[in-house]
Amino acid sequence: NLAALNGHEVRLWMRSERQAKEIQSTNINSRYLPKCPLSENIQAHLDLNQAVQDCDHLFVAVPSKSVRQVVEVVSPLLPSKTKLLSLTKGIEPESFFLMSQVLQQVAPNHSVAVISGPNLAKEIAKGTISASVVAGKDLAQLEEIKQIISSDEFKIYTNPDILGVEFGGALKNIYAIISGMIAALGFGENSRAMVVTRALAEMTRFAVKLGANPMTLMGLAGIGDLVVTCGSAQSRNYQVGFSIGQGHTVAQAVSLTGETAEGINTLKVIQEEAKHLNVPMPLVQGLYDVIFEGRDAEDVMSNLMATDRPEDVEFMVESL
Ligand SMILES: NC(=O)C1=CN([C@@H]2O[C@H](COP(=O)(O)OP(=O)(O)OC[C@H]3O[C@@H](n4cnc5c(N)ncnc54)[C@H](OP(=O)(O)O)[C@@H]3O)[C@@H](O)[C@H]2O)C=CC1
Ligand SMILES: O=C(CO)COP(=O)(O)O
Repeated sequence: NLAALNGHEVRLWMRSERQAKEIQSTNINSRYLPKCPLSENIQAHLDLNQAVQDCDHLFVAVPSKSVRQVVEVVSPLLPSKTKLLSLTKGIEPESFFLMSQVLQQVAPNHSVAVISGPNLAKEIAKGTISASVVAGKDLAQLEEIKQIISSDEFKIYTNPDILGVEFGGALKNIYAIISGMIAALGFGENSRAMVVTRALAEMTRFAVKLGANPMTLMGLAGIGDLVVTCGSAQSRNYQVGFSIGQGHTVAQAVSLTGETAEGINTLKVIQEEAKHLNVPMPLVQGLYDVIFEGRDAEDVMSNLMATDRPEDVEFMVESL
């Protein structure tokens, strides 16, 4: 919608004929963005071939579990000029690939970039001032993305560290579940602030182990997205955590949101990889024990208090 509002021709490929017809006739996507009139420059398409004909930029915005299957179908249909942008925040379990790595593997002859940050979709659709960070090797692509979606209400920053941007976007969903869960259990604002701070420490520790720059997690894709997702009931991951804190099962909690909550899948992948790499992540382990080992939700916080490292910060910048 940001691109369409900037005058670009946007084609939205959808599976649901009802949704496509609704957008074509009313410019409303009531299933996902109720009461948010969309630009008339958006055409909803059921036919993928039509949707990607002569396409300059392909924005991939499906849940991480569907990215590979969707891009495998669309890749052979793409013109050679098409550049790919991933909006998806997740990690592929089988390969431990980030979304940019899945896209690059499936569409090796196309430029790939990623976008992430504090981006609650409904607020962006309502024109609330927001910002995102884009990362990628093709600097011309990053500049084009800025031109396509920037506006007075939406600012794009750039960062060369794709790993840091993608790990920030994927991992923050785990901690949003914890934040919602402890809110339901009556923990206070101090506890939430502690979880957000220690979450940043764990995310950075893990991302650096995989080659990211620690300073990237101090940006929009790290602390920025942590703050909004851990602090907002608009977050689906926060909602899932809140429902779990109220005593619902994970399956009940996910169905109550009715939308994608990437954090459950990401939790499984990260808990396993952190153990394999020997990266201490007490919040991840605590939430894993609650969700997959049936431990009490309060154990997340007691696990943090008992096992977290003593240092407040670990990536001290040498005195400048
Ligand atoms: N929503 C937000 O605020 C933000 C979301 N993201 C990320 O965007 C990604 C997508 O999540 P989001 O859009 O929020 O999820 P939603 O659950 O809101 O919507 C998922 C969309 O993906 C479509 N979809 C799912 N599987 C397939 C498939 N196999 N083939 C084609 N279409 C498919 C769904 O179509 P259908 O309706 O037919 O099921 C639906 O349109 C996630 O990684 C999320 O973290 C990033 C920033 C903000
Ligand atoms: O990624 C998002 C905000 O940046 C959306 O968060 P949820 O997926 O938790 O709703």
